[in-house]
Amino acid sequence: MITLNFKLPRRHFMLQVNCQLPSSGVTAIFGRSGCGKTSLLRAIAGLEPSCQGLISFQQQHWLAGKTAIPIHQRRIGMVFQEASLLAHLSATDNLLYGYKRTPAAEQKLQPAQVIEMLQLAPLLALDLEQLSGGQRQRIALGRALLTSPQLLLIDEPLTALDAPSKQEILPYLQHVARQCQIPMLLVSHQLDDIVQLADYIMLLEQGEVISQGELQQQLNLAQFAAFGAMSVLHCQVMPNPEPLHIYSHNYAHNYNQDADLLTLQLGEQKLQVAAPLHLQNQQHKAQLKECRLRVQARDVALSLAKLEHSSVSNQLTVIITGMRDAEHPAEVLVQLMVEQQPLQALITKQSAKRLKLAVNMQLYAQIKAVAIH
Ligand SMILES: Nc1ncnc2c1ncn2[C@@H]1O[C@H](COP(=O)(O)OP(=O)(O)OP(=O)(O)O)[C@@H](O)[C@H]1O
Repeated sequence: MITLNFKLPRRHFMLQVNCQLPSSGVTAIFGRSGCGKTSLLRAIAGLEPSCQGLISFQQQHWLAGKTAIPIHQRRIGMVFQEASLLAHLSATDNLLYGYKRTPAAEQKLQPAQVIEMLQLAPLLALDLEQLSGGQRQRIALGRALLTSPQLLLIDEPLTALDAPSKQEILPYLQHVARQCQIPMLLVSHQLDDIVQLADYIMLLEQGEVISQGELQQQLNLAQFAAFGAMSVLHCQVMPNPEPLHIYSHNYAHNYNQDADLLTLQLGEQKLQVAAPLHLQNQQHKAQLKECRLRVQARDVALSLAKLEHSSVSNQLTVIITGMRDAEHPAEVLVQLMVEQQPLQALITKQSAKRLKLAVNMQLYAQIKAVAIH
């Protein structure tokens, strides 16, 4: 557990945190600009001398009253918005900066492992000026990992980057989250980053924690209403089946779906979805064993019978577990269960009545579009 019970004065408010966070997996800290997210991470890192109270990590007191243990003894890895590589050092020296200063007994991760995991080898031959924003972030992430930290603090590593650079760093953060077993606190404004990476979400407003909990539960809160009702499905990635034969009226050909489609297993059922662009990198594709699908409730349609002549290829057998009022009075949010995972469909009340929908009914959900993570 990470126990936080401290106060930190800010210019317009007091950052006042009293909560416990899991000391495993990825916890996302979400909130409006200026609500205190960076200050929270800085306090945990020991960078805010005016912070008072208690900060403890798995029984170690990092801050107790005014007594604070020094930053290096907290063994924290940090990646902040702008990758702050040291300009007078080469890419390799930047990468190894923390590693060389970590006592041998604590060096759990070795350079070769990190270079392989983050695909850093081609970058280490370049001058710092030749590196893109995403590549600098990758080196900063590698540098943080090579201190073998007990906690990683990541402050919006993606917002400062343009879209292609984001694709460069995001899959690596996913590998780190899955492979390294280092707990991570991640500050982000981006819903997709959160859905991709987080297991747990903490919501901050004007310096106060207003809610915390598991990803799906938090996504149902009013603070996320602007993004629309959604569900997150956890799937296994399957090897692609034989090439698909596509027929049009005057030709037939094999479509090489390997590059473009992902086949996913959801319990006993299968889905096929368009592969995200970063999976054109074969190493990422090979490493991807599981993924998360963000499914907007408005992209789920329901039918009593399986649709035969439809462009929608993803039809899942589901069971209705409940109905909830939607924001619009003419609509209803149908709560479904698919292979023991919750899924929501947003349909009109008129359709619900016409189909005589009721709890425990089995039917088919057509998923029209998904965001993949
Ligand atoms: N050293 C400081 N002393 C006093 N107030 C500060 C200090 N640093 C930041 N602040 C103020 O504290 C508030 C919270 O800032 P912080 O950077 O923690 O927010 P944030 O949620 O991370 O914002 P953003 O999402 O825009 O990065 C802001 O009003 C900021 O001006």
